[in-house]
Amino acid sequence: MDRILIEALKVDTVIGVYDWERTIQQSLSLDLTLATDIRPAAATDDLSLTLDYAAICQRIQRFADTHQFALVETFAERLAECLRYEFPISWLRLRVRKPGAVPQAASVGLEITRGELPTAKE
Ligand SMILES: Nc1nc2c(c(=O)[nH]1)N=C([C@H](O)[C@@H](O)CO)CN2
Repeated sequence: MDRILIEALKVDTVIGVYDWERTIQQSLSLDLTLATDIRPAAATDDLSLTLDYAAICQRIQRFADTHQFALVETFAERLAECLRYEFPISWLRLRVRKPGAVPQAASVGLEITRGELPTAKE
């Protein structure tokens, strides 16, 4: 199965468990891998037959603008649900990093996978 990639997408949002974090915006860095069959779009050169990564990035920033979670876990789970509901994504892997949250670490975060990976047919 083919995969559309979005790497190191920076989004600003209100996120964190501490009181001081509820009053500021912080950046998250997202990596997404989205399973899809690119062949219909490649055969026709038609954007409507594939996942539009620009539209997905816009939707992610709008999601970040309109939600305020405590945990990166909640952000990731709810974003994955949102994207799978609004786009034809059968399987995705989402990494969410919160740079600067732990000064001794370059970043901390998590990775989730959701959905069924379609079986390859050549
Ligand atoms: N597993 C998690 N651990 C922590 C989180 C989180 O979202 N998931 N969040 C925090 C704080 O908000 C932290 O980022 C502030 O520096 C602590 N641990």
